[in-house]
Amino acid sequence: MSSSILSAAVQQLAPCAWYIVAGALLAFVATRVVYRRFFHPLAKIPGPFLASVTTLYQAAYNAQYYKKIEQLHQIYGPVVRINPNEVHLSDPENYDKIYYMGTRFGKAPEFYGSFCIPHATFSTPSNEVHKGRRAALNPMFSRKMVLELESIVQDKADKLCKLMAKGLRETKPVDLHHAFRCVSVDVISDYAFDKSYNLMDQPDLGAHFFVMARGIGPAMYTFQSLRWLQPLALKIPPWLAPKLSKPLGTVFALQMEGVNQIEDVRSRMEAGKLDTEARPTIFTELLKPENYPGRPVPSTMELKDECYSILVAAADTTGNAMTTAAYHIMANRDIYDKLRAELFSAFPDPHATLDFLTLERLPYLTGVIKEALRLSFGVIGRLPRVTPEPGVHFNGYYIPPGTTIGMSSWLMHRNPEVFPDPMKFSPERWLDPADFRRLEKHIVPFGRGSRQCVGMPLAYCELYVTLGTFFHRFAGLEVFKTTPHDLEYEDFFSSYHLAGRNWLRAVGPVLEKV
Ligand code: HEM
Repeated sequence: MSSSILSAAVQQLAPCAWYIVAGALLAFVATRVVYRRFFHPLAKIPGPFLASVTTLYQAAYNAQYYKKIEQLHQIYGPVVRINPNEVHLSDPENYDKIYYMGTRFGKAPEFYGSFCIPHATFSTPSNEVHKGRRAALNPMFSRKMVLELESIVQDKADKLCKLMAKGLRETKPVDLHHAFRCVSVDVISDYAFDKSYNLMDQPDLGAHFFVMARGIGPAMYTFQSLRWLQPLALKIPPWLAPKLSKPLGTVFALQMEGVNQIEDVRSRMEAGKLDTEARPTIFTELLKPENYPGRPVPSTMELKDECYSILVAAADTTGNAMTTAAYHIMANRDIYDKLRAELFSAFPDPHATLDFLTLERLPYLTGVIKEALRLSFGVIGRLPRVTPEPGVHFNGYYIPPGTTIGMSSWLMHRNPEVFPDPMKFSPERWLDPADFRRLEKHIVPFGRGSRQCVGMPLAYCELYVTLGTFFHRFAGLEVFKTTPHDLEYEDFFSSYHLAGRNWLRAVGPVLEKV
């Protein structure tokens, strides 16, 4: 009797309870929308209504948001609210006011946190903590160290040439898109662990590694839009993660990659199998107790984040710059001829080993590399920072402290007032020394200031030695079925060519001797 009264009461109450819950939710959402649009400290910053009230606006554009942001600037001007708590700037004069040495703008935690690597130098929000972590990395990436280890790069460039020559002999188009990425990963893995991944030796040119690196992108965007999901997702057992979500599985796979590599270096050091004096590597240095006076050596779980960020930071950025350069050289006879004439005037022997110090003094090759960096963009999307106290003024708008603010190379590098006909690959625009100095101020492929890319000296060495060696060896190469349309990017922080487009491939005449 009493249970039937109870169930009848529940049945009567249930619809009512649902109305209450739905009503409360609606009121919460409505209050939030009204607050964010009309009473939020950024309420006066122009921008689309939806972007001002929800991060789902960004989620709708995802990897193409960087292009949408450009349209928003055309509509709303140089200062645009692109997320409820985020502002984007387009005026190039503002770049050095955010990204400078000793900057007070820290990295935005909600953006960099989405990479799931809290212990990496790259994603550290606090500039103070970053300073210590960066100090440990700097010596391995100094120009001096890069020059000492230049032979690693020359070795990989030579392998690339052998791969190209084999393709020509077999009359098969050679997949330069992956081959250039292999150069970068094979160099950095050698540099990091004294054990190159040798992806260039694999028949698929390490496609699995690049698929893995690309797989992180969707996870990053999901965690940015649905922040509450990240801590829950990271608690999922690693064996279950790939079954539930491919991107999440990728995050775990890259983390395991880091753990395995660091454990391997640690055990080789303990077994005395690594001569860390004769041949220092990034992780032998990061594991040496003498580099942490009065502090414990970081654990494998902490260092795995550094490993993950270094492998991913090096692969696509450098690969994209080489692909961009090679495409435009092969697609433009005039550029190809001028480049080879300059290379042969510096290195008349067709089988010479090309050294970085000579190569970096060649003006035309330097113009080619600057254009490659400009039109591959480095990191194509924004680099979000947190506005410090007491806030700042940009183009007449007050940006309160705590606001996320950012700028992008996509806009900087295509500014027609600085780079007329901006999508034209023109090494010539860099040839006059006065023009060079003026343009140099406006390209930012490596970012600027305290958080500028630590790998920049190595990246330059790779670009000069690989592109110099490759085009010194090969005349008459042609692009195979790739068009500028194929070189467009989506922004997963690293820039990726769109799925389904043609990779850069090359064909050409057989070489007698390589
Ligand atoms: C053409 C090649 C490269 C480009 C265009 C490039 C671009 C960039 C950019 C724009 C940043 C700043 C990111 C930010 O502010 O959030 C960065 C940071 C970083 N890059 Fe690179 N990168 C390149 C090559 C490399 C290489 C070869 C490495 C090798 C390890 C590397 C390692 C890093 C690391 C560790 C950071 C974080 C630095 C810090 O926060 O102190 N990069 N890179």
